[in-house]
Amino acid sequence: MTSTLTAPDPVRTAPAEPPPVVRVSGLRMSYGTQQVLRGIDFTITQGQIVALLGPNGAGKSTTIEILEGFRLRSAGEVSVLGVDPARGDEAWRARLGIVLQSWRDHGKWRVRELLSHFGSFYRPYATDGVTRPWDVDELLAAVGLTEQADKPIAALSGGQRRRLDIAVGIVGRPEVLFLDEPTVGFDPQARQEFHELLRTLADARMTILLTTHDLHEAEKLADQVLILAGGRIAARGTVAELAREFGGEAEVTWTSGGRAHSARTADVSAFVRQLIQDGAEVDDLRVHRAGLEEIYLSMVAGEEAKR
Ligand SMILES: Nc1ncnc2c1ncn2[C@@H]1O[C@H](COP(=O)(O)OP(=O)(O)OP(=O)(O)O)[C@@H](O)[C@H]1O
Repeated sequence: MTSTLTAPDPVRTAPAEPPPVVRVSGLRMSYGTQQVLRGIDFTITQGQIVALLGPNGAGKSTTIEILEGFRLRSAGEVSVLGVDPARGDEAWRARLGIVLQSWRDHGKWRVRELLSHFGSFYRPYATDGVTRPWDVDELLAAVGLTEQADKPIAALSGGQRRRLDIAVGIVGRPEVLFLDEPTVGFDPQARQEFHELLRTLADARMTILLTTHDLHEAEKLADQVLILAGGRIAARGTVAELAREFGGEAEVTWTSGGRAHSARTADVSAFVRQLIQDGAEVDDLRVHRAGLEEIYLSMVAGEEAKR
């Protein structure tokens, strides 16, 4: 009997890498004679949370505004969801979420009314795969504003207002969400809840780019950190990668036979393996690597010294 099975076509069956959601290549931006971005490159894949860090005036907001299509770049290639933001239409814009500053002008609107109102703009952009807008009650629950649903916006606390800003940003169920310094003014609990919300959204495949000055936030949240300094991406990677690349040697401390020891090493695993193999009775072993804050401060100081 001849088999009807044929060898799989390697081209058709190879799992396709999804294209990046954001792709930036050679991006330059000048305001008059001031060059703010001097050629930056990065990509963001679906479901990633990326934190853009950098000192005041580094060009973080400029970069985000170019990606949102609000600002025209001077040069370079940019694509968001496969579209050049300079040519994005309404259907493209409906797939983006943007978290702006508070809706202070709408103080008399009630929370539910405001979300229903903004949500209605997204109805024409629903697809078979994406229900738009987000159901208001579900959205209120997701951002923790169920109890405030019928309150006027003017009666919300600062933290509740910020959650509403986020709800407005995601009411259209965006595929990519941009947030410019989203947690300014949050208390620790609001910040913690906000981080959990962003994680939930990213787990549901939403792609998130945020700017922040809060290094702990970036360390906790970001799958990828981009440090913008001197008009360039001075460093990029996961926090662990940055620590390995720029953090220098790790310090290992331990106690053995009641005595404290410490050593510096570039390869912690090999060091600890050797220590155990040498028969040391090791207690209270700790490894300290430079955290993002130390790396960031030394990167930025280095970039500024070059200018
Ligand atoms: N519309 C504009 N016209 C002229 N210069 C501008 C304009 N917008 C921003 N700049 C300048 O470009 C530089 C980068 O600004 P941008 O707001 O992008 O930085 P940032 O990294 O977001 O800063 P911050 O952390 O202070 O928010 C700054 O020197 C700023 O003064």
